[in-house]
Amino acid sequence: MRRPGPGWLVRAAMSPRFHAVIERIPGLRLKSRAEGRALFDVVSGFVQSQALLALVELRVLNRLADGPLSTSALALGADVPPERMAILLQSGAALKLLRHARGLWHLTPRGGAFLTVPGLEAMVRHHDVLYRDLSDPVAFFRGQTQPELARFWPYVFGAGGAADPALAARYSRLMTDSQGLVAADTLRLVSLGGTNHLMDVGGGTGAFLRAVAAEYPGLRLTLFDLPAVVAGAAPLPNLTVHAGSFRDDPLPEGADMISLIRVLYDHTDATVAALLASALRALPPGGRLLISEPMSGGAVPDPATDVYFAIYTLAMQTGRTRSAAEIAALLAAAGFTAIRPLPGPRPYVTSAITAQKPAG
Ligand SMILES: CC(C)=CCC/C(C)=C/CC/C(C)=C/C=C/C(C)=C/C=C/C=C(C)/C=C/C=C(C)/C=C/C=C(C)/C=C/CC(C)(C)O
Ligand SMILES: C[S@@+](CC[C@H](N)C(=O)[O-])C[C@H]1O[C@@H](n2cnc3c(N)ncnc32)[C@H](O)[C@@H]1O
Repeated sequence: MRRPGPGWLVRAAMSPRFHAVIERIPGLRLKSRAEGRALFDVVSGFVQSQALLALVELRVLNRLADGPLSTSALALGADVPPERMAILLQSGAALKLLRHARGLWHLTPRGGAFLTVPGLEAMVRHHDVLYRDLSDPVAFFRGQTQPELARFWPYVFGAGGAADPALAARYSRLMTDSQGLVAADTLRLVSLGGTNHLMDVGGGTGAFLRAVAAEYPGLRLTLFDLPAVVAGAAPLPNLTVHAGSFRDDPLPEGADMISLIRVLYDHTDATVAALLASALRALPPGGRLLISEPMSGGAVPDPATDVYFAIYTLAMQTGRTRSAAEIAALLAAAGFTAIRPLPGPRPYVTSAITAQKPAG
């Protein structure tokens, strides 16, 4: 059978003559320029990210948070030749993180927001690992590399992989710092009203439960995570801490709601299916499950989640950024009902799904 060719608009976009014609039509010229700009951002995105990493590592944004500085002062403090620092600062201005006025560099609102979003600076700093993993993207996608990122998250190799308290503390800090926005968006999407006892499985050192406790005082809370991780959990009123592995141990019973925040996308379908079955067993009839994590856009690909998180979780080796429909299918297969996808206001922060154990 003959393959159908591309549609007419794609064929036109592939014709240099069409490009020339569009350039001569004012309304369409704007469209073509916007498309060119968007294409250039895709081509050059990796340089933007590396310029940001240099600004972070050289503490340029942090130093400007205390007030404006000259190029030479910033160059001296960062041990970078002034003429090279001028180029980095100009790129930071183009990214709208800084601005130049009256001979001095100032932080912009975007630069200030960058420093203020909890965990964002630490996230950018750990991107050096992912960047190295993607240095040969062809070999990476062929599965011919051993990505370093998997070693940053040692639990992907099983609970025993995360027995080292120092390694667990390093990844738990990154997760705790970046939990603020995730908890805020999750609790905006899902009401815990009517819940008596929430168990957060894979809850790290309890950052999500602390956010829950602030909004729902009096709620009973259980934190379940690996022993090396919960060792770093701070005490909280009404909190029971349970050390264990959801891959090897049954989940404790007693909670009428279980949450899995940024947990499923670390694991294979087989591990997720077993975890959901275990959650179903631990819940009472009518008990609720809450899943919250960045999700693939599925039929409507999302530039944040289907590029960044999908490739990030692939580099972890066992992970997969699933769409809400894929998670819903795993939930239905495990026996959950009343499955409700709740698209997040910031898909790059999180989206949620709730489900219920059948009441009968
Ligand atoms: C005119 C007016 C009134 C306003 C104009 C706008 C203005 C002046 C704004 C400035 C002030 C302001 C309020 C800004 C707010 C900005 C915010 C809230 C920005 C938030 C940005 C969040 C970002 C970029 C989040 C990034 C998250 C990342 C990179 C997460 C990575 C997570 C990973 C790698 C997780 C890994 C977990 C694993 C291993 C996969 O399980
Ligand atoms: C990406 S972190 C998310 C932490 C937290 N829920 C958050 O959003 O900040 C995944 C968590 O799952 C935990 N985890 C991984 N494998 C586990 C297992 N087999 N049993 C229990 N917890 C596990 C990790 O220790 C880690 O705390």
